[in-house]
Amino acid sequence: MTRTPVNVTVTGAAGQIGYALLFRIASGHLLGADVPVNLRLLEIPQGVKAAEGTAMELDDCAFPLLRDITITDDANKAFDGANVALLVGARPRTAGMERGDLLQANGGIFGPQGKAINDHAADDIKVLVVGNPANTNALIAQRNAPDVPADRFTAMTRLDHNRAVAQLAKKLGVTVNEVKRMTIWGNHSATQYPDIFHAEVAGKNAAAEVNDEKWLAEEFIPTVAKRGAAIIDARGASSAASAANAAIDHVHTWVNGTAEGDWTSMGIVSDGSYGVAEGIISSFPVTCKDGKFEIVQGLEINEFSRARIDASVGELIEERDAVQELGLI
Ligand SMILES: NC(=O)C1=CN([C@@H]2O[C@H](COP(=O)(O)OP(=O)(O)OC[C@H]3O[C@@H](n4cnc5c(N)ncnc54)[C@H](O)[C@@H]3O)[C@@H](O)[C@H]2O)C=CC1
Ligand SMILES: O=C([O-])CC(=O)C(=O)O
Repeated sequence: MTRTPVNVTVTGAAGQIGYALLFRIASGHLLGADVPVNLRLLEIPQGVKAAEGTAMELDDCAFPLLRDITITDDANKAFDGANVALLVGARPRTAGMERGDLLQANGGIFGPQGKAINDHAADDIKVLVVGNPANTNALIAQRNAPDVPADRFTAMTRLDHNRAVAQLAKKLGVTVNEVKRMTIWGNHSATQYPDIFHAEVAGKNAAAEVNDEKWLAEEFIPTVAKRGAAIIDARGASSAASAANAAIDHVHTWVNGTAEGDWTSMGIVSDGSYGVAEGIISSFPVTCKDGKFEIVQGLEINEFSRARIDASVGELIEERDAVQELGLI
């Protein structure tokens, strides 16, 4: 194995998603079974000791691909030479807390981290923001990194995508690998729109196979969109293993590509496609190839979908305006 190790920075490394994520990165699930990694763990000072404990466990796994672990509370050091950055550390939503309340609490974290990425990351940096509100946190980071191409900043809607695939497969009594071309539009929030009108199940149109608009509007969409809150209610803590799994999927697909004939969902800087306001970070259907993504073009958007996409995009515009007023972008 002669490859140069890839530097992977993880913020919030001592948190619950961090604990579910780091072992999978170190064992090769993020980038591939032949890609060695250096881990750079960023925590707040109070989190450093717990991160050190996790690092001890990582050592104890004797992962052949794990070359080096750095633990720090200094963002400039954590992002120095970073090729992949997973921005997980944030203030998680707790029961009853609205997403809007999180903007102020998280805004101060993602500006300085964006600047540290701008000043210190490697030229090929790829950033995934997981910490909520993920789309707007990603926007804050991206706007604070003017020297980094905007398309290197993404927000995670892959968990929503995977949830939608699983719910649709259950409804139709098929396995998840028979579901293709699922799309999540908009914000990683309760307004997100999981769209099955272009999805395929065993090669057939999913919406036609379901043929039940009441189920779509009253069960499928709310179940997917409010799954995060349902998990918090049931577990007393937010999704961790499934969120870590989605982060792995997101980066793996970005780096290694989507399968022929399929696509995935990623929160990316809008170029105005599908009438989504330019510049906000919104989820789109994308294909990935050679480490780059492209929005799937030419999909017909029916009235049902249009109203829901517009509602979620409207929320993202409000969030953008709010962080603009706070001087965060
Ligand atoms: N986009 C998505 O689909 C999902 C997003 N999330 C979000 O992911 C985030 C993390 O969730 P958990 O790991 O469960 O939370 P957690 O509270 O267990 O861990 C967060 C960690 O981040 C650290 N942290 C806080 N500020 C930091 C900073 N400035 N720099 C570095 N580290 C910092 C904390 O010390 C803590 O260890 C939350 O915002 C949560 O809402 C969770 C599930 C899905
Ligand atoms: O709201 C949260 O903290 C958890 C979350 O994003 C999700 O599970 O989708």
